Amino acid sequence: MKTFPEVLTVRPILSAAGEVPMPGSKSISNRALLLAALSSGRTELKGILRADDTERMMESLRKLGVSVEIDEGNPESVTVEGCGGRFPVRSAELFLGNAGTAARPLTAALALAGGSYLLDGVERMRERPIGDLLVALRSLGAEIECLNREGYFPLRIGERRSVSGKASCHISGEVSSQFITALLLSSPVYSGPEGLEIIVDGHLISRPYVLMTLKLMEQFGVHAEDQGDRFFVPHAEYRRGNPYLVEGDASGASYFLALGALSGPADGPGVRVTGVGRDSIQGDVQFAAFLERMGARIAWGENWIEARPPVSGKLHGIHADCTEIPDAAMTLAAIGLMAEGETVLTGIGSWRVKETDRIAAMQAELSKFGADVKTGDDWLSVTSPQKLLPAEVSTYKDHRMAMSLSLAACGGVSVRILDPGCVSKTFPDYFERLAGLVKTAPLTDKD
Ligand SMILES: O=C(O)C1=C[C@@H](OP(=O)(O)O)[C@@H](O)[C@H](O)C1
Ligand SMILES: C=C(OP(=O)(O)O)C(=O)O
Repeated sequence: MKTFPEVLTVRPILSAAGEVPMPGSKSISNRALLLAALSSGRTELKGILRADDTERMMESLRKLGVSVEIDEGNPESVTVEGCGGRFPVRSAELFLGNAGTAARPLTAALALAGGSYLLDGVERMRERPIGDLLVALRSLGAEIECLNREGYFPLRIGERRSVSGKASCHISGEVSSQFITALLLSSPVYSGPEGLEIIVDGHLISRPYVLMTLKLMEQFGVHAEDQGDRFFVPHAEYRRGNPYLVEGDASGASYFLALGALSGPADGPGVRVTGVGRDSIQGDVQFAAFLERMGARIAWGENWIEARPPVSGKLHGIHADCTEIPDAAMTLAAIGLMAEGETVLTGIGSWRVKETDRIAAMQAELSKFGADVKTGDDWLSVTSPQKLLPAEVSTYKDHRMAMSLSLAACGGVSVRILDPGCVSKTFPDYFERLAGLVKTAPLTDKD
């Protein structure tokens, strides 16, 4: 396991340039792992992210009796023996850490498969709501008991009752799109012969993640019909003939694109991220378009994205509806420290129930740099100060707090990051990749 210091200082960044490959997408990796497990036959997965969130999924699948073999010479290559939805182990205790993309989809799969399972996670996972998903699963006959508090982890799953003639369910789309993803992924395998209609109540947040789910299902041989506020999933078998290649992580790419847009030289080559590009199935590639609205110069290729600063040298604040890019939106908040004027993010209510209350955490930490930060239930505004102050920042066990706040070093200040190891959730070697692209201010007597 990789070790981290208690505090990591990112020195003032003077310039940034170069090309950086992205590790596999967390969202695609965990979907592909589960789909491979639910498939009939063997699937080879390539480019799988190796980080805490995907370890939790692989470890859980193994405890369920699924063979998940890592190629020792190439740890991003993983071969999974599918069980067609019939997990060999019918009684197990799973620890899901704080991985939403493992916890929610596995809850649905196991509740619909039925058995005797106990699911738990870290303390924060016990505070992240899952009630809407449980209501939908129970309506389909699942037996789920919440051991501490209704609607939250830890859960005990029992045998599923058969509910005759039940081919539809309702689910709220307002708290997390992962609930809908969870139902979609399991539906082909566990529905009755007539399939399942999933009706979304209320506004569906983070929709691109649901579209990503539909794409992956398709890539594993099952077509579900998308009618906007409802989905029709046939009863069908997942099967993947050829190896599946996971794209680079678009949310992780947002930090490096921001780096390219915030750090000169203006006539330099900028920063290019590879492994993810124009043809991506990840909604977070849209971050590049937001960056462009802030004045950055962006170029796209099939498998890469590049960012350079504006000709004027300085980005400007924008009003951004972030309902579709909740994760990359945190990068926009950090950019707000250095963009001229005010940066306003709306549609970020879901930040309150992620790794930490990200609205409160961002307000506290961005303020340390001297910015004026205002917040409401589902929005945040940052007005950049005349001159940034150096700061020591807390990270709240939230990988995105660490990664996005490291960018403040582009504003000519040192950033002391507490518990930098929290990046292990999705991007263990983030700081090494950052260091490989930047020139920083030399140490002085004051350091
Ligand atoms: O389905 C996914 O892979 C994800 C969906 C999003 O969550 P919400 O739907 O809860 O916003 C996102 O924040 C998370 O990091 C990954
Ligand atoms: C919200 C996130 O993670 P999770 O998949 O645990 O919801 C995230 O990665 O920003």
